[in-house]
Amino acid sequence: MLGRLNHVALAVPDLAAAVAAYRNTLGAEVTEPQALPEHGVTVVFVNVGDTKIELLEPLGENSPIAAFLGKNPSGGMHHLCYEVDDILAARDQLKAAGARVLGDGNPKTGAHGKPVLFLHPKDFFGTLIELEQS
Ligand SMILES: C[C@@H](C(=O)O)C(=O)SCCNC(=O)CCNC(=O)[C@H](O)C(C)(C)COP(=O)(O)OP(=O)(O)OC[C@H]1O[C@@H](n2cnc3c(N)ncnc32)[C@H](O)[C@@H]1OP(=O)(O)O
Ligand SMILES: [Co+2]
Repeated sequence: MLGRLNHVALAVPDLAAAVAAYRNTLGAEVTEPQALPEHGVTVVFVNVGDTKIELLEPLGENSPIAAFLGKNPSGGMHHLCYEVDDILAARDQLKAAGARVLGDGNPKTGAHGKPVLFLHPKDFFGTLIELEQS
């Protein structure tokens, strides 16, 4: 089911500071910030060759990363995103295996304009998993 690692996401308290650190201190290629109100985050991608780092800052009142940043005020690794060929088939297979699909179970359009879903971190050894249709 799992394809390549699309991105590793870091939740950060200050996106501008994180962009400066990646662009200037680490010398990475960084995209422009993209506000995604439906996801409650503003995102930037850092190009690191075979995969990407996604920097996430909370957006709006009910951001799903707010509680995480409350527990990790200086930021931290938030999720891994794997590509799948068929996200609905993957969802149904995972649900049948007992994994908890977050939200209403229907994919949303993610940062790359493709359908995404999230799986509960407690079902995967403390790691939140995002699936993105490739
Ligand atoms: C744009 C898109 C894209 O790339 O295309 C994105 O990535 S959007 C990225 C942002 N969107 C999302 O994350 C959507 C899916 N996420 C969610 O639905 C939520 O964040 C949950 C994962 C359900 C967590 O919700 P919330 O923080 O309100 O719950 P909570 O604080 O009660 O947490 C329940 C337990 O899970 C743990 N927990 C929470 N977030 C975690 C994370 N990221 N990694 C590992 N563990 C985590 C908490 O510490 C707690 O454990 P203890 O009970 O042991 O203390
Ligand atoms: Co993501």
